[in-house]
Amino acid sequence: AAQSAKPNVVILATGGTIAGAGASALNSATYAAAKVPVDKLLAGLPELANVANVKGEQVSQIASESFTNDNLMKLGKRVSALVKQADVDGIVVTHGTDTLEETAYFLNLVIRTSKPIVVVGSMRPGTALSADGALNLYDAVSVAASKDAAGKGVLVTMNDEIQSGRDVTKKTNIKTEAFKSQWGPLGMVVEGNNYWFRAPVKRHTLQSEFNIDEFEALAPVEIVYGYGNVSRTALDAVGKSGIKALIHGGTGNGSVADRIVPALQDVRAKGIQVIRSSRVPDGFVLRNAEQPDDKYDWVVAHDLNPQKARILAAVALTKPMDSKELQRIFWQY
Ligand SMILES: NC(=O)C[C@H](N)C(=O)O
Repeated sequence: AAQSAKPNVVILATGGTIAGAGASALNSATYAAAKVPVDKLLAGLPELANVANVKGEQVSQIASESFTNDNLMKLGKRVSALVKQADVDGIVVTHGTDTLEETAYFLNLVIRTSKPIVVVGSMRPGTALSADGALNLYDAVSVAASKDAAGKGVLVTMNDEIQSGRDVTKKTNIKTEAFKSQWGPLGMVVEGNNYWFRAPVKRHTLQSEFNIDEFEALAPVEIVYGYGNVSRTALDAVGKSGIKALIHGGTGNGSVADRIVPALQDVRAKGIQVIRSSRVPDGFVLRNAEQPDDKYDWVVAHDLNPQKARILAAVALTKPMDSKELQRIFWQY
């Protein structure tokens, strides 16, 4: 009876280092990701029963650098179906860290629920000394089981912190303090207790105009990078590939090299949306600063890095819209 009084949390496993295994305890960076099945992960962490009744489901078993739009759609459809069930109180997604921020933002945009959804990974495989996956997963389940987490959008628990899935990004590799947000964490988990300090203000989940139940495929979007001596070769190739939007990961304030400006104008002339982001990890891109966005009919990515801008454009452009409408969406989400 005591057990059934606990919240029910479903753990959807997708792979990554949190399901990784190395040859020895000293292999913290040399190992194979996506090896350990979810049942084995859960069996190794009996303490989860302290905070929730957990059930595991293997959705995929891949390293997250290989995630595709199809992987996102399959995962999102499953999350959407589960949150509609009365006997599910929260969802945890185990995921590789390399594209974790993209999946977390995607779910934040397309799942219409106030139930907690927490995406979690690890920097070291479970076989390594000082492995971080078990505690990160315990923290994730405790947040997914918590009423305080409801309505705060998709969350990420790494390194004792509760982060907004929209804001968080992988800022460093190797080290366990890999996930940061320029706007700060929302809270912390200590010994399974959640401590909250702030909440997101951008539109998400229940307040989102997007719903994964209403579309079957994401819009094709590619990213092209800015750097010294950049040529238009990559941009021209991508412009011919049938995309709906192009993200320009520009230098500085989203600046664009003089010889790239006409290439972006050619892309826009084909009806492809041009979205200016920046390769600088923090800060944000202002409209009509660096480039005359009104004149060129371009969009700015606000504070979204190129990979998050790709997710928002891929979701938004599942509906037909002009650049004004797309810009509104980039301000609001
Ligand atoms: N730490 C990790 O999870 C990295 C791994 N390459 C992945 O994203 O699947």
